[in-house]
Amino acid sequence: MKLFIENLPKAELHLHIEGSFEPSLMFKIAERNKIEIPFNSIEEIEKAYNFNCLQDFLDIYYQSANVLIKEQDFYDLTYSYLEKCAAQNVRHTEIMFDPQTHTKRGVSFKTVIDGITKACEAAEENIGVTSLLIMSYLRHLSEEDAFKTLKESIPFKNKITAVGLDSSEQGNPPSKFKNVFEASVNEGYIPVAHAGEEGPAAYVWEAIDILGIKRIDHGNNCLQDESLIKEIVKRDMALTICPLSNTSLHVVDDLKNHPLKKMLDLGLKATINSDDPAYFGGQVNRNYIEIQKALNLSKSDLYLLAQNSFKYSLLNEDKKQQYLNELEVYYINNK
Ligand SMILES: Nc1ncnc2[nH]cnc12
Ligand SMILES: [Zn+2]
Repeated sequence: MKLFIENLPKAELHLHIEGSFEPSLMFKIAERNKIEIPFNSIEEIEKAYNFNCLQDFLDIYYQSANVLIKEQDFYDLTYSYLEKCAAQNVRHTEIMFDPQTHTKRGVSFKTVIDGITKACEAAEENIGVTSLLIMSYLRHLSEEDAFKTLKESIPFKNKITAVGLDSSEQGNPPSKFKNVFEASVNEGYIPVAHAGEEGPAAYVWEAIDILGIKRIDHGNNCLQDESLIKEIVKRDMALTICPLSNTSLHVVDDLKNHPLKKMLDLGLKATINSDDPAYFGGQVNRNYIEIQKALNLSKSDLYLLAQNSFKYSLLNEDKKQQYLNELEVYYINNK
């Protein structure tokens, strides 16, 4: 099964580039930028990655991002993640980035986006991984701040496909960002949002009805509301599920109790993703491997999850079909 998963062509639809920042690269970049970090070794960092909830994790995640200053830093961060994609048969990835985490510290929007996009272009050319970008607004900040970010993004609009909403969910409902999402859609960005990770089903309703999102990041708590489940199935919207993130942040107590299989049985279009792989104990293949073991998923379940990853990507229909054909050939030859 492990080999089947490792060779399975797949897409990753929920990945924060700042969450792919491995401790070894963090030390390297901190040293070259002459920035002090509050850790002496990789082991010390890994010990600190013991979270009780989302906010615990976010506090460390934002602190680590402080060492990213130059375009080269964003390039190295992104290229290093894309190399891991190639090694895992992740053929396509949709990368979230948090501009406000960097612009708040005086790093320009241009520095961030240029570093990331140059890495994406080089990776497509050199190692054949396709990617697109999701600019995510930080929901613990104001809508006005998000508007500032939207404005800064306009000169780089052709490099960004979608807008997202992330950071501290509780107390920051999607409705807080109604106007900036409307303006973002008017600029041509596709709306997605984190909803129902720690927040209630009501936040998922708001994300789909008020923000008009096309895909739900996490969405676990939709299971609290039967009419919401029906609505998501009816609208044919995918959920980007992140198993190891869910156990690391205690959204789910044990992978054996993860609702992924239940979601598939209910007709929800689930996909498997890593969220913040450097912090949650595994890249996307580790997420597939661990959830397969915990829930005893069959090869046909895994095939469905990989199909969903391409089908509900933001790629154009031709490219989607090309990947789905490649996946089908793999499944027929390896089932
Ligand atoms: N799992 C997550 N939830 C909300 N915001 C995030 N930012 C990075 N990872 C996140
Ligand atoms: Zn996330």
